[in-house]
Amino acid sequence: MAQVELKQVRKTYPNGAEAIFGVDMKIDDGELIVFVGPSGCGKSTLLRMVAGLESVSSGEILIGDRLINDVSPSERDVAMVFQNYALYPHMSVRGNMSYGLKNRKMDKEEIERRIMDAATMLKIDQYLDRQPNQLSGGQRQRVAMGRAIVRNPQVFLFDEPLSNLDAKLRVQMRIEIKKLQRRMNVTSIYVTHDQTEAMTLADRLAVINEGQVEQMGAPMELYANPRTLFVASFIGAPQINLIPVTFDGTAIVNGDLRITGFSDLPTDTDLMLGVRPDVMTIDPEGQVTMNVDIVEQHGGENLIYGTIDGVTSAEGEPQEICLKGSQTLLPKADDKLKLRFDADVAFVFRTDTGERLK
Ligand SMILES: Nc1ncnc2c1ncn2[C@@H]1O[C@H](COP(=O)(O)OP(=O)(O)OP(=O)(O)O)[C@@H](O)[C@H]1O
Repeated sequence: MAQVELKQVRKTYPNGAEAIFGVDMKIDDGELIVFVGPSGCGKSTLLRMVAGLESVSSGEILIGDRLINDVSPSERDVAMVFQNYALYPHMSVRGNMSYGLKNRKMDKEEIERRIMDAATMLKIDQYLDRQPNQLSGGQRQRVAMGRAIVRNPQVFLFDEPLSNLDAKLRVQMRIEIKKLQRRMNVTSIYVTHDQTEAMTLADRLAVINEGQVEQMGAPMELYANPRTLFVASFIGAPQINLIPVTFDGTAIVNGDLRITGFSDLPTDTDLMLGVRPDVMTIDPEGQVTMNVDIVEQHGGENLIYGTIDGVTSAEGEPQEICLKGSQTLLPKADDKLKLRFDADVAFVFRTDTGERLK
């Protein structure tokens, strides 16, 4: 086990493309960190630099006390699980799991012991003599994890390992990865663009935006206390409602919407109000009227989608809004709901910089 540290890590690809701009990060021993961010933000590049599959342009990466910038991937004591499983198709499951260990000239009995331990843990012990093409996607992913586990590495690296699985299996495997990681207590970095996967798996999340860490923290900390508009809109499903507003000195306004209770906001710049779908209140005395379009019933809760009369979105259209309520909140299309927005549950961001002001 070991901690992983990144110090001012930068990456410029040979074609001149700059992908990572000075990342600093400390990952504790046994911690599961998830890199999350939109496509192209640099999360795979960062992971591949830790794995040794990409060179580091400048800065330092340490595993424990050891600087690994120039250490070959096989000497780093990390094991990576890929999205496409990367299994050897012509080898059995046992062959796939033992390959790396045999290369290290490990004792046969020790190899077999490790394979049986990992296979039992992953419930693939009955498939050890099958070829990968005789397995389902979920089983192949377990073999890929088994291959990583038998190496007994200091660090696990996961690159979108569940992307090729169907929705139900993804949830199941996500829970298993979390359990396994807890049980083995191996420092892990997990890359995904799926915010639900990120929220549910991570001890801490690193939200990455354009090659930089925008914010790092426990999932609920980022949800409740985002530092920027980017983090607020990336974390949380359904997405936070964002309404363009200005501050007139006493209230935040957009058409019929007028919320008091804010102070110290700038009056000379565009602002963005952020309200999570679960914190708006239906109230006959509410400030604005929502026209209901669609109600999605998710079982335990309902999501109500619609627009707000007299409030204009950034695109100049009626402002769209999503409201999360209990399963008993069941309006019909074209119903009208009065909504109340409270200052104490809303975020306010500068539109130009994305900085959170409230
Ligand atoms: N081999 C390469 N050569 C040049 N540019 C690259 C190379 N690989 C990635 N990039 C660029 O670096 C940036 C970061 O890419 P990266 O693959 O790390 O993003 P990502 O966040 O993992 O995206 P995704 O979720 O789509 O995989 C992108 O702009 C990408 O085009």
